[in-house]
Amino acid sequence: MVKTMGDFKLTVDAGEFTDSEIVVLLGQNGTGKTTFIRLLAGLMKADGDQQVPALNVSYKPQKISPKFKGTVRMLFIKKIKAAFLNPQFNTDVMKPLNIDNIIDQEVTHLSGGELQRVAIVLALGQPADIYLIDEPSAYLDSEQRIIAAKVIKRFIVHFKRTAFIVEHDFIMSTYLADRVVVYEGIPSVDAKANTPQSLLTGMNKFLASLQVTFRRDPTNSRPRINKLDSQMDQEQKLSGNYFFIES
Ligand SMILES: Nc1ncnc2c1ncn2[C@@H]1O[C@H](COP(=O)(O)OP(=O)(O)OP(=O)(O)O)[C@@H](O)[C@H]1O
Repeated sequence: MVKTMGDFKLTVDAGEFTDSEIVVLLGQNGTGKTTFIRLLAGLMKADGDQQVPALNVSYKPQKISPKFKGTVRMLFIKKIKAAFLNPQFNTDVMKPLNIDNIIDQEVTHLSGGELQRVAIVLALGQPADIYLIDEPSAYLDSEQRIIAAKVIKRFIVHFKRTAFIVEHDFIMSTYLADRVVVYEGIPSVDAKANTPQSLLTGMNKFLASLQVTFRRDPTNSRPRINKLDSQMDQEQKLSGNYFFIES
């Protein structure tokens, strides 16, 4: 499938996905991740005959503009009443995202991080087969990012749904991803979305394109970037292990 927008051309390789799966889109800025999400959401059409099949999706855009006049509670009742009143949804999604402390605030007065939490709740609260979540970690602090990642993962697995997520935070994307789509090519000009790959293969490909290697921090197991040209960096590059997951 191909999509041209102005001077930018995105080619998408065919691929398959399944339920209870999170596919993270990995690529540099301007390689077409948001464009692909919008194609999946049915918000734009591809060039020519090859199109995305009609999908039942819920979409959290990258840019959130609060226009709603009223409180967060009023917004949830208007948009996601069933989920808002569902005790399971409350326990699994709203409580961990600490919505309680902003529920009676005016939507237009929310901070960036508060708005992001509300946007995640809105996206997950809408019934759909596929959840398209563009940059859930933007404006969230490191603690909130981990909580948001856990909430999204648990929701997708529990309800046997599929998610496509654009995420620039490396720790968050490694935690979320069952598989990854790697974007290659020249940003803003000509890029390609590969077919979904395993986390390990995809991360290796992505990090090789950036010439960056990672190791596991032995104390907290989080991925840590290796110093450029350090012994580990050189060894890992030689063996092709830009990213590694120990069993
Ligand atoms: N309406 C448009 N008309 C022309 N070009 C556009 C339009 N929207 C986006 N583009 C271009 O398409 C390219 C891909 O944009 P896109 O937002 O999909 O990238 P991205 O990988 O999501 O980037 P980022 O990581 O920065 O969010 C960019 O070069 C952008 O300038």
